[in-house]
Amino acid sequence: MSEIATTTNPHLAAVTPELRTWIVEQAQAGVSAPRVLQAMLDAGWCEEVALAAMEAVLSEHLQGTAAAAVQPQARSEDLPPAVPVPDLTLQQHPAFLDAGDRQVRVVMSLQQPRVVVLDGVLDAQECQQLIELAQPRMKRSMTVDNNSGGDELNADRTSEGMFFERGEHPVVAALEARIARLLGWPLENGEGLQVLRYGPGAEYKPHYDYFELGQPSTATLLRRGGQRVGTFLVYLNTPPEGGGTTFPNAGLEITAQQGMAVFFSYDKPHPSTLSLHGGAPVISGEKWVATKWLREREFH
Ligand SMILES: O=C(O)CCC(=O)C(=O)O
Ligand SMILES: [Fe+2]
Repeated sequence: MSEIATTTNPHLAAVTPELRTWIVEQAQAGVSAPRVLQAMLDAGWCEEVALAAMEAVLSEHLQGTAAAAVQPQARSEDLPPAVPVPDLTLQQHPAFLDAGDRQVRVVMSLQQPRVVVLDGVLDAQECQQLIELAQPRMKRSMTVDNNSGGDELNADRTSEGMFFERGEHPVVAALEARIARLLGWPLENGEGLQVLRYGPGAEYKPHYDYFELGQPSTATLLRRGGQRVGTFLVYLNTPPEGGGTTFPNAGLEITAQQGMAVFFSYDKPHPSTLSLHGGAPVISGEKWVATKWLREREFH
């Protein structure tokens, strides 16, 4: 067996079950290896790693061992088309960005997946205010049920949450205006701000924020403003241990720190965006975070 087909190959640590499934599905749908490789290169994989991943996944699959890991999914030969996404103005590599009523510090920026970390998006007082406004309204978090489009309890998401209406309170409106300004994306395209609280042990297992195509609920969800194309998370406190935001396909973990924010975008509802992310378990203390999901069009 060639060396790259072994699971100890460090390149393969980055191959998640979703990517594995996708590679196998492309092969099953008759997509040629060069086209699969090109899609991975377009998604930002380096050629050597992409080739190693493809060869290992496909040889494992041919041996029959990957079959059980393949989830039934809509098969399509082509990726969904890329759409415009919000982004920050970082062409001049600025140290700070103008958020309208304050300057925020640019901490780091990654192209693929597109992830930008900012500091100073909210001050400590604003964070505290959001927590206090949200606290009495917290309920066990739900996720969207793919069949009905309604809410469902989800064991992968052990946080509590609530939603503000857009502009519901001056501190909510101030944050929404900063996000719209930073991202150059209409405020109206934002869903209502969500606040989440995670206690010790609580987490949000890795997931995608976009709506998966081909699910019964998707058409209903898309009618309210199109796809989700970006996520802007602001940490409202600093958990002493744990509670970072992880991007397993990028080997990246953002530490949760009060007032800092992580923005990420996904130009198509597809794992090749590498936008798989999760809220890591809180180890001690608690974690409070505010999430703004951004749609393609006005959210209503
Ligand atoms: O809590 C986190 O760090 C992640 C939250 C998240 O993924 C979401 O709200 O969609
Ligand atoms: Fe998420």
